[in-house]
Amino acid sequence: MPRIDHPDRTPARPQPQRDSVLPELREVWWETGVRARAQAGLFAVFSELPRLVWAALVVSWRADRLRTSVVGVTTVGAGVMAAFGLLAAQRVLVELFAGGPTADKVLAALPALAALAAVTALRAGMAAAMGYAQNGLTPKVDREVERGLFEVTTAVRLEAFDADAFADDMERASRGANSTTGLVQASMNLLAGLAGVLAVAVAVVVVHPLLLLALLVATVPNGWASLRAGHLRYQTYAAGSVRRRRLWLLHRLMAERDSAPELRSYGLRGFLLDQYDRVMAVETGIQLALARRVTTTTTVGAMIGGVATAVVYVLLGLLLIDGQIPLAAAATCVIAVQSAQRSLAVVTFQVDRVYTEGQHFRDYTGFMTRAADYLPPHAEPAAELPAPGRLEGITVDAVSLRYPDRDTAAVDQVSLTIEAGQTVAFVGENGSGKSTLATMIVTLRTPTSGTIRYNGRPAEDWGSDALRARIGVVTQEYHKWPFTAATNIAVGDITTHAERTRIEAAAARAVAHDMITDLPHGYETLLDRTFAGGQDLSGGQWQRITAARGFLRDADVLVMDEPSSALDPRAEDALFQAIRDRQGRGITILITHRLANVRHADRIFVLHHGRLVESGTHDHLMNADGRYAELFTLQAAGYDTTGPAAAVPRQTATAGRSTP
Ligand SMILES: Nc1ncnc2c1ncn2[C@@H]1O[C@H](COP(=O)(O)OP(=O)(O)OP(=O)(O)O)[C@@H](O)[C@H]1O
Repeated sequence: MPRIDHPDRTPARPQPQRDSVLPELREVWWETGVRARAQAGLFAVFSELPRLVWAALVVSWRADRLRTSVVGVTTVGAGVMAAFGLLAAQRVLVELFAGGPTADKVLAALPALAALAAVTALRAGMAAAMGYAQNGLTPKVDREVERGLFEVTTAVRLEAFDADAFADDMERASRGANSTTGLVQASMNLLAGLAGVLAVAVAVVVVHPLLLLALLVATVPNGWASLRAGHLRYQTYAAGSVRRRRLWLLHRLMAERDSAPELRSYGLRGFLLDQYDRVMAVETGIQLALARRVTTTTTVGAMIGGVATAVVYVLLGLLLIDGQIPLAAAATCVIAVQSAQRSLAVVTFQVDRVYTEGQHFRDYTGFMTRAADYLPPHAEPAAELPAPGRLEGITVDAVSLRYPDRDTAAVDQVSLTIEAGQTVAFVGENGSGKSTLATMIVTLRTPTSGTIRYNGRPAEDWGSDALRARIGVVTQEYHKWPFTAATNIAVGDITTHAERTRIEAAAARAVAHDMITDLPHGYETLLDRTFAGGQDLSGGQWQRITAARGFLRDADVLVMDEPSSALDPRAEDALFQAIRDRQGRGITILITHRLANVRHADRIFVLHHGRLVESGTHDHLMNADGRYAELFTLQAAGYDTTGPAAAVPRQTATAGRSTP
């Protein structure tokens, strides 16, 4: 077994390979934690229960105090009624077994019978009230927990998503959020079951203390067997998380739209089905082994329980013959044993559920605690910070950013200034740090070191919402929102509830208007194929929609990261015309590999391995004959029709040169 230092904190390190049959089923960091908990033994189950039940009650209380109180009162009430019921039953038996004519015996038993009926009715009424309150609690608890999760996942800094462990953590947290209702219900049922067992115990002690011992002997073996079986099931579940993850992945690969074209064109069907068969072969073997162990455990429990019950009955018979206990007490004991066995079955089942659901719930609470580290630094409401006026200038001062688990900085000590009305371009080879620098400028990421100033002050000094409202972003990895075309553009400025004319104007600037009006329902066409009537768009059409998003907010600063990579030449030309129209009015930051489009930029910043190596206008940089000139000439050669000689690229690159 791998060594576990801090099960919940251990970062994503490859664990020693355990499963030689399926090398792809590698354990991830959190699975070691789950495994450790599962293997902690049956004692751990019990020691953890009170905390889990308490946590469930706290969540339930926060979600709905009234219903939680009703469940609490009825749980205790039902337990008390169960005890009274048994005592009333015993009274009835005492009267019936008394000496004298039968009619008199029945008459004497009538009050006890009436009490028994009343108690039974009350108990049923309480059970109904408890069920009703519990059902009403479910959606409230779901909402309380899920909303809390979404509040955190939508607020954490983007950096959180760079950490593998965080993404895994988040996935398990949403599974854990779904378990909360189960935990709350199981906890309440467990309390009800315990109240039932306790009631029986109290009742039999009142009748005859010796009966308590008989009760224990008859019920404990079965209870132990069910608990052990539940624990075995949880152990198997925990140990199987890698397989489940793999199956889930294979399910997505074989049944979802995204992978369908490549699956067919590369003929991956057999390959994936084979992977599925391999995982399932292991899974089936494990489930069969589990079934064997569970059956053995429950059978042994049932056998011991049966023998113990028989011993109890023999003992009762001997005590009766000996005159040690009255016949009514013996009969009550028989009823009590059966009642206790029923309650104990409930208890053991619910213990198993509380433990299993509780483990998932722990994932949720653990995530909520850890996620706090990723929340934005300002605890005070953003409203208290001043809103910046129109953004007239951005100063990037010795800014660096290093992604987690990377040896080198993606952006390394970059300093630059962007003035009001300027259109600037970030250019450089793949991975040179252009997008990373842009995400810091738009405040999506925080620099590891250095400062970015907006109108002379760092981002932390401005209200973050107000600052972001002045910045528009069209990212390279845009999202296809599963909404209508109009809403897909409106998300660019969702807080202002943009009216249709503004949406259409933005679409027109992004060369998207005609394309949208050609859709079956125009702007109201749903852009999601998974819903009836939904449509999908081509890559270039999606890119026009996302560019429109950027234009919708007439932002002081507009960042466009590769806005034209999928556009046809005509659309590209029109888009860059629209971008040029901003020149002199607002700041535009352009990231593109199509260098012909940055010729008009007021300033071009050339990045290489995260460093700013050149900057200047197109003419300056061409004259400097450095890296920009090399890239530009290389690209231009592709369009040169005068012959191969004209297209020979330069062999050397000049780095580190900067011109004014
Ligand atoms: N989320 C991330 N986690 C870890 N490393 C990242 C992440 N995003 C980018 N990187 C790394 O940071 C470096 C800079 O990436 P960036 O996306 O900023 O480059 P780019 O210049 O925009 O590239 P391209 O022209 O391909 O879009 C690359 O080495 C990349 O692998």
